[in-house]
Amino acid sequence: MDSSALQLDQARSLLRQAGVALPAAHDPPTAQEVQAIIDGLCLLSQRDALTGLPNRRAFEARARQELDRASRAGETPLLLLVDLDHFKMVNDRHGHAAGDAVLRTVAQALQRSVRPMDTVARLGGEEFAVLLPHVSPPRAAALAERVRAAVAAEPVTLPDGRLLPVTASVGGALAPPWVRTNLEHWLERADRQLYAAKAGGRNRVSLEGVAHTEVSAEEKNWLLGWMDGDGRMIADAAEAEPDVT
Ligand SMILES: Nc1nc2c(ncn2[C@@H]2O[C@H](COP(=O)(O)OP(=O)(O)OP(=O)(O)O)[C@@H](O)[C@H]2O)c(=O)[nH]1
Repeated sequence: MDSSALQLDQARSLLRQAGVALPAAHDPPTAQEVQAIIDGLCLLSQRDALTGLPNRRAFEARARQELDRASRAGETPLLLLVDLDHFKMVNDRHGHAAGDAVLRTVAQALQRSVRPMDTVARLGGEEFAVLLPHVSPPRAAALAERVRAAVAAEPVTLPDGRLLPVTASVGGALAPPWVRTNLEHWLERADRQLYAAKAGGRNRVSLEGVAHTEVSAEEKNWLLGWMDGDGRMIADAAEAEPDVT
């Protein structure tokens, strides 16, 4: 068997193990099967194997798109970093399988705590991210608190049947259109808040303060590119204005 056939077999078995349905195998493979294998591998490369959530790679791609979209639409997305508290102790006391069960339960609790349009991802280890595309800044603290509370409300059933309470610390930062940011900077800002939540005692939320939650219509036009440098309208703002709440 040549090495490409071997790799194809490995890809088939990887995908089958991951529960991805494939058409019947042929030798040589049909174009339809090759396409299904490529699609399946793309899917797997974006998914965290333990929790089934989007992994860091998928999250970063989504978050970059979201920053771009939100700044053009004049919307404010919220990024939350969620890090389990004292997770090393769970592994040390109850074993790695228990730790894995905790990560799976937390992943589900996080997903249930937000809307389907929001993204929950596992960035690695015991750290998750939640991306909420369109948030009214005054509501951000309540949303972050809901995410924190969802983790704390769900004790994990260990493989031996015992219940284990779990908490998480949450750090968050908004990306309003009037604050220029890129993903690296946004993650750094949220991470600083996560650090503050840990330092403040854990099982709590820390959100970066937003200097201005309101912009004037003139500033908004500027930011969305409807005025030129001399203050002349480039397009009809009234027609083009998105529905910003
Ligand atoms: N079971 C399991 N453990 C993991 C996995 N990934 C990372 N870990 C463990 O997560 C633990 C993280 O420990 P620390 O970084 O010290 O964090 P912590 O104990 O949660 O402490 P604080 O964050 O300060 O509250 C380590 O013990 C890692 O081995 C995984 O996929 N499964």
